[in-house]
Amino acid sequence: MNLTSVRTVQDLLLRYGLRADKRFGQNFLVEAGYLRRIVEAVGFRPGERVYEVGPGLGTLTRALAQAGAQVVSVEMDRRLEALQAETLAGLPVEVVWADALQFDWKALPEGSLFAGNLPYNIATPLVTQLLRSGRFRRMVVLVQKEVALRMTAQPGTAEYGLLSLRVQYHSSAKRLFDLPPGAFFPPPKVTSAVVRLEPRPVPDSPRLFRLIEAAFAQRRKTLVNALRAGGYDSPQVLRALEALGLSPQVRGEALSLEQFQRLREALDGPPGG
Ligand SMILES: C[S@@+](CC[C@H](N)C(=O)[O-])C[C@H]1O[C@@H](n2cnc3c(N)ncnc32)[C@H](O)[C@@H]1O
Repeated sequence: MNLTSVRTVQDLLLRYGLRADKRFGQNFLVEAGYLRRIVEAVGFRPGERVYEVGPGLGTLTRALAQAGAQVVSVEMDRRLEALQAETLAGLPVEVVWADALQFDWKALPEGSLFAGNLPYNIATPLVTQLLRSGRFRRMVVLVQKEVALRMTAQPGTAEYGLLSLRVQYHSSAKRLFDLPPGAFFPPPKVTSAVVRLEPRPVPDSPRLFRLIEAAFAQRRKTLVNALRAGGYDSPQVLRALEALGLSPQVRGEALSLEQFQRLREALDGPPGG
């Protein structure tokens, strides 16, 4: 069965009385070339386990399994159960019927692999959870291009913010390639992109991210004013900025990850937490 054929996908949906459901971000990949490139980017060894979110009709799931992975895939839309019984028959795939945002990612072995054509409405919180779990050595995610740009943005750009810093803190990330709307059925309104993340084994830092969240909660304010609104003591922030050689007028979007880390240390004492 060729799930990268629009005819096959339309026929399957018809046979099972289903429609792609927007609430679940169901845009199915129907371009074999992109599918192959995603599988290659995951870079698993034969027989190695790959975790996936959102198998949908089973397109990426099948491609991973046929290339030699053992796939564990988390899907929320139970309407797809009978259809997947057909498309994934005989393959080394386990489907977990659950909301990926409620799944216990921390329970996985360290050094795990992840791949997913992510539902657009959960991409940011899910990538954040996957990174915070500390369990992955490589993650390949297909997201809206706008999200991919935020994931890989540098200071001083419009896309730079909490997600960029979250991704940078935990991993090195690369936008590998873009996909036009026509690579999916039904086609979404926007361009998509594949990002590869290679996490480092660093502990989460809630105090650092509390600071970064406050810094970006009101983007157009100066950092001092944004942090005051977030409950930080302004004279202390001003002293810390001076010690870091930063202007009292600086905005959060100008600070690098390292500068945020140094600011956190100046405000909260030594690293940790
Ligand atoms: C963009 S489709 C990808 C389908 C397929 N992997 C492909 O590449 O064609 C996203 C999939 O994620 C599922 N999904 C949406 N929200 C979810 C959630 N919170 N947890 C798990 N799966 C979810 C949808 O039902 C859908 O199957």
